Amino acid sequence: MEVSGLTKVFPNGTRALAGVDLTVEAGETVVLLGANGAGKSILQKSLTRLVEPTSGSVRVLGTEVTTASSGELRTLRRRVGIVFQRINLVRELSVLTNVIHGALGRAGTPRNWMAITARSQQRVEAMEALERVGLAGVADRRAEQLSGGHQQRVAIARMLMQRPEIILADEPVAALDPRAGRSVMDLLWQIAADEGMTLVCTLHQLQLARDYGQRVVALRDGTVAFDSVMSQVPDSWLRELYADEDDGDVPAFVEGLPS
Ligand SMILES: Nc1ncnc2c1ncn2[C@@H]1O[C@H](COP(=O)(O)OP(=O)(O)OP(=O)(O)O)[C@@H](O)[C@H]1O
Repeated sequence: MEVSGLTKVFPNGTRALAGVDLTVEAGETVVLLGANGAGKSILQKSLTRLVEPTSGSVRVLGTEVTTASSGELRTLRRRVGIVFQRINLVRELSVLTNVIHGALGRAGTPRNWMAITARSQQRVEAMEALERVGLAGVADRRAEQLSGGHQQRVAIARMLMQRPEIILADEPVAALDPRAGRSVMDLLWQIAADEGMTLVCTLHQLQLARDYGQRVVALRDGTVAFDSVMSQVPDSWLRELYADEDDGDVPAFVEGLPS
């Protein structure tokens, strides 16, 4: 991924990105840090043009995203798996059916969707994806019956059905308790390592960033504040990243920063 001079100004005048330059090599794992409103989500969304950049260029998997046609964008989006904080499974459907839905992007037109969900090959693939996330045993349960951590694992299995080459995770563990969060992080990192996938993951928990973030990219006010190996980032940089401009206080949600 190559991002160069990327800016995003919303019609109301908010400058969400103010000239971001960032290169992520294939197979690299990157943790994105930054306070609320720093531009992390908008940057991630710009990578597949879910947000229309104001200026600058974005190149992902060989596609010039900023000038891509709608067909090129569709193809690119199929190659990029996204994991959200909000786990949007279809609650009343089975775990297996939810996972099979991950293949719909490969089906083309909605007319082919029924065929996709009925095809036994997709069911086998979905069971394999569920095995991958350790949940083959609950394939027949309704999604709503699972815990939040397990629902996020199902969402990851669904994303795997896309056969992505890049994973973008936007605070994937923010809604989970610490143990479930860690196990989802382990899973994401393991999948990325096994498949040689590129992984860009937004986090607010600094301890997780320390444990998983070989490379961390920090955003402040829509620009890259630092891009470094986490073990070499001094606490003072982190405090500066999150501190309130007026009183210097670091908000309570920033866990893992010594006072
Ligand atoms: N549709 C929109 N219209 C106007 N401003 C927006 C819009 N979407 C986002 N913004 C603003 O853009 C800035 C960057 O938002 P973004 O969601 O990328 O922040 P973030 O770093 O992901 O924050 P958080 O940690 O809270 O998720 C914020 O000031 C936000 O209010």
